[in-house]
Amino acid sequence: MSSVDISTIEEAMKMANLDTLRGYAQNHYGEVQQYAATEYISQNQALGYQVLNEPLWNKGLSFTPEQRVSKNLTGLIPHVMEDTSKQVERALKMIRTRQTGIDKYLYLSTLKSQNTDLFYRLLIDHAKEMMPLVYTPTIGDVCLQYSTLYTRPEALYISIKQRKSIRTILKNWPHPNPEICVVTDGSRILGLGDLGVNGVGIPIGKLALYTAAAGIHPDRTLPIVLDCGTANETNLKDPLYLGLRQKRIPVSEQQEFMDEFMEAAREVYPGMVVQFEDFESEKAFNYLDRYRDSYKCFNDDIQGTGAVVLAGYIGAVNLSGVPIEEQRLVFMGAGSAGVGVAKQLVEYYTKRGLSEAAARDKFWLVDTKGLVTKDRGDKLADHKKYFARTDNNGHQFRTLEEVIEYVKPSALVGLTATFGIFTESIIRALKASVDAGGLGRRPILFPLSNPLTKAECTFEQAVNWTDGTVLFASGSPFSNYSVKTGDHVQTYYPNQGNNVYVFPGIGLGAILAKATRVTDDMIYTSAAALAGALNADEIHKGLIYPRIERVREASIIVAREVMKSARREGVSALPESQWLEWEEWGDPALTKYIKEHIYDPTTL
Ligand SMILES: NC(=O)C1=CN([C@@H]2O[C@H](COP(=O)(O)OP(=O)(O)OC[C@H]3O[C@@H](n4cnc5c(N)ncnc54)[C@H](O)[C@@H]3O)[C@@H](O)[C@H]2O)C=CC1
Ligand SMILES: CC(=O)C(=O)O
Ligand SMILES: [Mg+2]
Repeated sequence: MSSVDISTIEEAMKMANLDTLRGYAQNHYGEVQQYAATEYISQNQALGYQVLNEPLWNKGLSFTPEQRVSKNLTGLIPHVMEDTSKQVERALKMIRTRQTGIDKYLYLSTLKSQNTDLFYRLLIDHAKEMMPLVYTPTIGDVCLQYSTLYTRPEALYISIKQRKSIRTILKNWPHPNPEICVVTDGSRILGLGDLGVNGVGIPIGKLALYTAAAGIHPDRTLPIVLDCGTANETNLKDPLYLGLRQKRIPVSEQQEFMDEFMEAAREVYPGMVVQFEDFESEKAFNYLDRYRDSYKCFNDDIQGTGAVVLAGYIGAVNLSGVPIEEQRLVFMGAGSAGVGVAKQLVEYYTKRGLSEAAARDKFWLVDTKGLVTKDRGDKLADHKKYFARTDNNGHQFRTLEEVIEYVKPSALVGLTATFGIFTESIIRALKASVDAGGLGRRPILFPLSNPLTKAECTFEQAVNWTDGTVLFASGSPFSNYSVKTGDHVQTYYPNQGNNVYVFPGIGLGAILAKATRVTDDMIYTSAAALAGALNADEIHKGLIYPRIERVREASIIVAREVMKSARREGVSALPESQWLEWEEWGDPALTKYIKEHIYDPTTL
């Protein structure tokens, strides 16, 4: 019996002796059914406090009178019975009366550890308000103080000193068969630099979004931090720091550790997709190149960011009035995100018929030393070489002002982790270069660095310094901005250009397609799918991304298209008959399948 309807299991359980059934489940059921059967057995055997202390079983004040009796809960919770919305209302009241982002985060984190359904109901239904608390920008503050805020484990912590025990540690994770892992070594956390083990907040936050935005079951997510020491002196001096108290190990030594980790992860959890997150750029590029052909993995900062910015860029170009052929892009920042995004955009141009050389020619990348050129005289990092310019006639452009004056760009992208680097004169120069091309043209300005304290400019500045013409996206969320002239109020809407719009859908698509690899086409497809996911209201408002409240809808569209790409690419291990059925019935059938296979918090 390889495939059994859950309702059949439940029927069987009602009739059978539980011990007999446990053996039966282990011997006969497929992985998912076995998991469901184990859950069912546990839930039905657990009583009273055990139920309340297990976040996935705890239904807060929604337990029915019958459940309170059968699970020995009477008197352990207040007498009142409340539906989910009432409990959400209480949580919202608590969060809104907390003064700081960290206090709000801590409340949410406690809720997550006590009542999974309620936490995710809140996160999904109030995404605009809650996401900035569990993700950027608040998660940046949390990571900075993680060792002080620590109260309970939420991830796997694997240090270089435990490299002989990686398999044992992976097996110690309490939930069976994780489907998605987000792993960091903490070496470049958002734009905050090397935070060492404190960076674990990022995998935890990203995985909460995997559940909220793409419905991956919370028990199937695995956050991991690889502790390889840290270059962060503040952490090393902090008596409460939770990581190894040593300098970060050399890149070559970490390579061996990483090889061992990848090997062990595949052996212990063969079905798991691995998302690399916030590794400093040299390692980010190396690991992606090294593992992408033999493991199910992708790099969120290079590929996820590339895809999300491409999606926004497609929308922005349509609104800009500057024809695609005339677009010229300056990138401030040539790290993993800058180069990852520029490469994704090159692919877009080549798909539109440009030669690769002509496409690459549209990009001018700038780093701390100025325009990246072949003859700049310093040793360029490998990942920058592809974009090194040769059109500078021996002249080196040291400042962004000079580069803008020379290039006359239509778009300016910031991935530098440097607050305020897009000054008034820079933004006005961008606008002037766009205006020079003709009336009604609009500049594209994407200050994408995280968290907000690292944004290259604010939304208000971007609107004011472009006289309201800007097409804007930032990494962390800004509020709407309204300008009152006499009786007229003009409201401007910012966009959030953050990889959260694609990584949940890429991961979900790869999992559901049983993809053996994450291919370039799957990543490219995620961008195209996101670009097409705007609804009429969003288009009317001139947005270039769906509103964050619709991130779950968008992720399902992204996942569907990623699945189809996996099939086209020949990396889906799903049976052919399944694909033929979906091909016959089309997108609605595949969408239905996805919706049936994702976690939706129980609402009572
Ligand atoms: N919006 C989003 O979804 C994402 C945003 N990011 C953000 O992008 C930022 C950069 O990330 P990575 O590329 O991974 O970092 P990185 O450290 O690999 O690259 C930073 C780049 O900026 C350059 N840079 C730094 N300061 C500069 C300055 N003052 N002037 C000119 N260039 C300067 C560096 O030379 C380097 O090329 C971070 O703040 C990160 O949070 C990263 C991934 C996704
Ligand atoms: C969003 C993200 O992945 C970053 O800032 O690193
Ligand atoms: Mg990142």
